[in-house]
Amino acid sequence: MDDGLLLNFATDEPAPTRKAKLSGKIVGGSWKERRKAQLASQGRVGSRKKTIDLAKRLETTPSVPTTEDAEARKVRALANDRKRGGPKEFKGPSSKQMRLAEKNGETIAPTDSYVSSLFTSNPSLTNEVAEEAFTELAPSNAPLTDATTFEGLGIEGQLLKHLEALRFTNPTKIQRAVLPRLLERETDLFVQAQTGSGKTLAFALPIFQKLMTVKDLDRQSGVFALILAPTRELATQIYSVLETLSRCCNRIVPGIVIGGEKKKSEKARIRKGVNILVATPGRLLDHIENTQNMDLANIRWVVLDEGDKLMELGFEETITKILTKITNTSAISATTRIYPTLPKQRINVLCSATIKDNVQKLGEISLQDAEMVSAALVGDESEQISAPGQLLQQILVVPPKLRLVSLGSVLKNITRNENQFTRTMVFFSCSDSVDFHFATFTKDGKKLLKRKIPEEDDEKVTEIAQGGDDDSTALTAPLLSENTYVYKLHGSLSQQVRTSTLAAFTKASEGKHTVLFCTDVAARGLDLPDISTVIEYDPPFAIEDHLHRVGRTARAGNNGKSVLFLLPGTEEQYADRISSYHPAGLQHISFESVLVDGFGKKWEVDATTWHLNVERWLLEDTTAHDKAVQGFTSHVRAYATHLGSERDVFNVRTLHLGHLAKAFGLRETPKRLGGAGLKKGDGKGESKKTGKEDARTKMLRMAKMNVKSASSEFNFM
Ligand SMILES: Nc1ncnc2c1ncn2[C@@H]1O[C@H](COP(=O)(O)OP(=O)(O)OP(=O)(O)O)[C@@H](O)[C@H]1O
Repeated sequence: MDDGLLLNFATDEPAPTRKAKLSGKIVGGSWKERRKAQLASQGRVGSRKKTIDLAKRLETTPSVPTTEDAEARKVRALANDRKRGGPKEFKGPSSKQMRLAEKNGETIAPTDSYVSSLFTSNPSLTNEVAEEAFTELAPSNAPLTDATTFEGLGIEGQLLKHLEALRFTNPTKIQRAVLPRLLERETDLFVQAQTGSGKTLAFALPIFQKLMTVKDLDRQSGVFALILAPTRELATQIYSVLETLSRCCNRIVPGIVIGGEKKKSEKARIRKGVNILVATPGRLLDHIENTQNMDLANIRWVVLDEGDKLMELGFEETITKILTKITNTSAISATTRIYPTLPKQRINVLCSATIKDNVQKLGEISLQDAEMVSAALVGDESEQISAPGQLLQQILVVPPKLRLVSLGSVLKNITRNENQFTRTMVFFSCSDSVDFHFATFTKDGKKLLKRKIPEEDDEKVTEIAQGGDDDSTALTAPLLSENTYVYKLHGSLSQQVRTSTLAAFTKASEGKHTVLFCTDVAARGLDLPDISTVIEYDPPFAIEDHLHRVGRTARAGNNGKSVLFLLPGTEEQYADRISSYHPAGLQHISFESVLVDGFGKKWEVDATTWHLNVERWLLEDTTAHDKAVQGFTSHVRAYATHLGSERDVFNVRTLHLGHLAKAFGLRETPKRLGGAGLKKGDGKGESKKTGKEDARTKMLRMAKMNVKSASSEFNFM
């Protein structure tokens, strides 16, 4: 593929004619390569350019082209381009060629002689869109400004005072709808509401309010409420809200079991006693089946948060088992006299952004005569859950080759201001892509200082080092600014690292810009403070995922902006798909204007230099090169997991792999695309089946296999 770089060899030696035989003995390389070079040197196969590349690699002593010849070649190429309707590019030596040359002690042309062709042969945009289609709307998830108060909704005493102290003065719409229903009517609820609208307090406040009425209740009284969440991060988030609430009544003890830490310490926590338990389903079932003292007889409330994700991750069977166990061991009727103020039957609450088939099924499993508390019920016009009204949603259509520089440009622009500091999240489709982009943006970055963060049970304080050289999950980003720290988060990191990274990102002090590179593991439920921008660098796998990702900003009435990167062509239609979910409309921005914002007046030159530096680094650093290959490969495989119903928009077959590879700093499409073929860290990625299958076919085969195995790695964890 000729999508790489313009190669300008400038030497004094005479140029060979097309059929000129290459002189010199061919040594080095495999027999196939020597044979190819020999045939090529006789003008029997391949192009003249290939001949020269091969000859150079294999220690021949060929004549090399002069500058004049290179110029003539350029003119010829341009003439051909005009015939074909676009400029043709020459590519420089491949990374493999560079490595082979290095191994053989050769020098291929100095890197400075490359001129990138980042801005040529790019596809044009198919949709002509108006730049401005956004109308600013009032915040839709903000606390109410009418006369509604928490007190009026049934919150009283210490809890009410505590809320005031925490500066929660007015409830949100969803809280106004949920609180009285849980406090007075004791009915099962299906709750559907916008991101950042305060659902956690909506279900947590009634539980606390009721438990606080039981005088003798303490941690030994048993578990009264169970909250299930699909991810450890979300469970931790809910737990921290419960912890904050429990400060006004410390005899009510929240606890958490989510795995990722020693089961022994979780068991010890359960043994000590917990009244409100937050858990991920798998780990909880494990404890139910294997931990003594797991007393579920008193459970009065079961909350299933992010129901659609619980089902998507395949927790149906696990949840069914948990609920069956709770029902079978329930002693509610026997303890009603002891706890007269608590519900006389179990109350179940299912929160979900959508009411898709699988959520309805979860509703059938978990709810009885449930009342629906939906967007419509809380005063919105349609039943469809939308993004917050105040969110500024931008659409950025970028040709594949320009994706990396465009991301760099958006981030440069965000992190430029030295007076106003920002917190940004960037979503990628898979862990490997997060790793590559983190490595790229933090190249030569400095480590964060060690910081103390409280452990989950808040009893110990542990010193967490922010990674070693290869394991760092937070570094400065010299490619952006010295004042910018980039963090990474994905499901392939250990739970301890995930927890400490999130804590560090959340608590990062004033005076620096922070950027979190993450997978969808951070899309749901996380209430990270003051996220000003969410960037969807890779498109979401479903519209709900999009709403959850962008919902990390514009929370509780605050402003926020999100940028969705799309490729020219079929992906551009995705803007139409999501437009009805954005009541304020979409703002289309051009990649040229983004590049001007990030790189300034000489944007083409500076963006090219910026990108060339990445490419050169990958040529020099085998580990980084492997990360790029791995990131690219996983990215394409993840792309193939887009829903069948969205195949017309996100079809892996329409991807221009070579151009996409360029956005991973690679000068050519990696040839060995199978996961098995690429041994991490060996720099070779040698496949046993070399040569037979072309790169594209193999990529598509791997992608197909990936779809079949329905791996969750690329979607979520
Ligand atoms: N009544 C309120 N007044 C002010 N802020 C509130 C109020 N209720 C909740 N919040 C704040 O709003 C933010 C979002 O709340 P929460 O995390 O519960 O949202 P959510 O609806 O669960 O969102 P998501 O669907 O994204 O998980 C939190 O920072 C929370 O402290």
